[in-house]
Amino acid sequence: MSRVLAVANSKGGVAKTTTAAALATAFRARGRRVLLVDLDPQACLTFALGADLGEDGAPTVVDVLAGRSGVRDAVVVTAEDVHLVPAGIELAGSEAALAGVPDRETVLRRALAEVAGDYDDVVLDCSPSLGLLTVGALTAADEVLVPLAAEMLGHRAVGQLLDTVADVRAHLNPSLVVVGLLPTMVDLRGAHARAVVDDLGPRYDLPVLGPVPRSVRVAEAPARGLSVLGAAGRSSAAQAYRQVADRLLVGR
Ligand SMILES: Nc1ncnc2c1ncn2[C@@H]1O[C@H](COP(=O)(O)OP(=O)(O)OP(=O)(O)O)[C@@H](O)[C@H]1O
Repeated sequence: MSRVLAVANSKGGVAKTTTAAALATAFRARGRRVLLVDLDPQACLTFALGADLGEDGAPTVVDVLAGRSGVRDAVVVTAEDVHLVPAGIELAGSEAALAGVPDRETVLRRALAEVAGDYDDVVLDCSPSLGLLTVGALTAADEVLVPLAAEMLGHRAVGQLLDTVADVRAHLNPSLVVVGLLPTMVDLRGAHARAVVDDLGPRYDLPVLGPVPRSVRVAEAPARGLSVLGAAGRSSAAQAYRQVADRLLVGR
């Protein structure tokens, strides 16, 4: 059975995509069979890992959500040997299309159940919204990790996401666990950032992983079609992501 980890925050630009790609690659480097699913209509993860957007008619996550394709047929393999279900250009339309589908919240969960034996870890890169795609991801997930840009004080968005997690737990997925908050882009030299990070655990009563330091090397990775681990494996950010991945793998 695979463990499904959603990387979610309703705020944009908090490093969800960077985190999803880095953790998936770190899991793979530990010998695990890993599937990444791009659920963001902006398709940043798909572009960042160098995959085509189904231009040649290949199925994408849009087809999976519409029931036109199984996950296996939509998978492309990244340069770092992670399996990826790419986003499609019409993913924004999927949200509206799903609204009319019975059991719409469980479409993704059912699609992933078909490949549960193929993967040890499934990582879901969510869109910066609390719409059906994110609710579907939280319904399919065993665990949710919440990245937040510490210096941006994304507290309101975190509260909203935690409310949505509580709703999903109450109605759709009782065993969903918030595995932790992950401060990203932290300037470890700054006392303010350090104070914000230290305040997170007590404020939310949740584990705090990382933090992931701000590193100029992160921005270079997508242009090379690699995660930050592949593009700058010795950078401080890559090292932090490896530690977070190992912590998430404890006991598995
Ligand atoms: N540790 C880091 N150091 C420096 N820059 C970073 C770091 N992590 C992410 N970034 C940069 O921050 C920007 C946003 O990151 P990313 O695309 O991963 O966020 P996101 O939450 O997925 O955004 P969106 O919700 O808009 O898809 C990117 O330009 C990325 O290169």
